[in-house]
Amino acid sequence: MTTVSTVDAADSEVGRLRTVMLHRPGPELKRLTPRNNDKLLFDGIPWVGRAQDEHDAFADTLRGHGVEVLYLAELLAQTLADEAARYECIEAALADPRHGDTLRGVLRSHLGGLQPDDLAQVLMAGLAHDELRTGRGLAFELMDRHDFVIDPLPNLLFTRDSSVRIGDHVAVTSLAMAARRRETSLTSAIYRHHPRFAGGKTVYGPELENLEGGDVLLLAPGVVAVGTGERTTPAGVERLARNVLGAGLAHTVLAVPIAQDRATMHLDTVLTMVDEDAIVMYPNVADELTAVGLRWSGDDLVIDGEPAPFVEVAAAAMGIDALRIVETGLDPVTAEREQWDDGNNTLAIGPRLAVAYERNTETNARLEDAGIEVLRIPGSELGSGRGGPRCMSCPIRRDSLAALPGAR
Ligand SMILES: NC(=[NH2+])NCCC[C@H](N)C(=O)O
Repeated sequence: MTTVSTVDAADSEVGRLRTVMLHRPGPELKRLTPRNNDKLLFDGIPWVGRAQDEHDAFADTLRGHGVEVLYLAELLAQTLADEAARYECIEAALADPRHGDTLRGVLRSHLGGLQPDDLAQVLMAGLAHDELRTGRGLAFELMDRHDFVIDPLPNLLFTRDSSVRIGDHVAVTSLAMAARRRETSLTSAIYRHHPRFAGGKTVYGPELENLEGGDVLLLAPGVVAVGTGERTTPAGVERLARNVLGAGLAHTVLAVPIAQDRATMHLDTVLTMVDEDAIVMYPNVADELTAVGLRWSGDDLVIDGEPAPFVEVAAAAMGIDALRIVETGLDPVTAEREQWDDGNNTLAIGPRLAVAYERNTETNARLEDAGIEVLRIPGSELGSGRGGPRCMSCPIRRDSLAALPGAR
């Protein structure tokens, strides 16, 4: 049973999606060059106009199913009307050891003079060396002309990673890769200063141990799985578990070790939920994936048992007999290709209703065989950042799956 939500909250991956935050790819993607794309975590140089068209198709698909789409860029520009938010975001951009005092001073007055819309653009797209007409100082003079005085944030596209809703709280995460770290200064400012969110409850902050939203899966009301690998550290899982369990937002947090590999950078690259009791999962890791439960006892965190196969630990915590599994691809080679192209990275917008990249034909066919309706979107250009519909979306409000509080 689901309950229509009237507050910003989410207690599952599949409750009817009501509001989502997306980021339409913008000028920050035009900063990608063959010199910097690896450092900026893109596999190629996307055709930006086409990426925008693909993203618009994604947003239209969501709106067509009654989902309210909020855009990060608009929220940010509105947030930057607030003095405190401006100060925080500007100082975060200036906390770059490459600058030195002279350049930092120049930048502070340059950014301080910009209107909210323009400031938002610079904070997202960065500032190229030759765009800073007033630039001076040794650091500025000796900087490579191809370099950015303020680095662009092309991975803002993946709104999943920089914040995540857990119950009626929001976790602003602590991103692991240098190229992404500044993103959370923007999401943090939005949640704290935008009138739509101000006063909301938070359960994690960017100053804490590394944690990325792509690793966090709300398996069921009260059960949160957290991957730990290339991005989220074990200490990050422990901290989130402590905060989430301590605040009574869940009864169990599952720590799920994943390979420290680009192909499996987040838990949502190997599995996502498509129904209350079903996941789409990459079979080449299925056999090895384990989980260990964390619970709250008295006033402390306890490890509940030994690591055991993920699907078993998850089903037990969720209070169901078994998790139904739809496998990526058809054979190991197809599976590897479709996993890489984010075939697993579906966004459920309701039970048995998921958005997926059209290119993953075999995985999508399997999902349909399993009774999941697949809403296909193009992703030829969007995919070059290595993220699918789930990575590109941050649910703000979903209908609750819990019939009653503590039902499971
Ligand atoms: N939740 C996800 N799987 N996000 C994908 C993020 C991709 C991005 N280029 C990165 O490396 O960080």
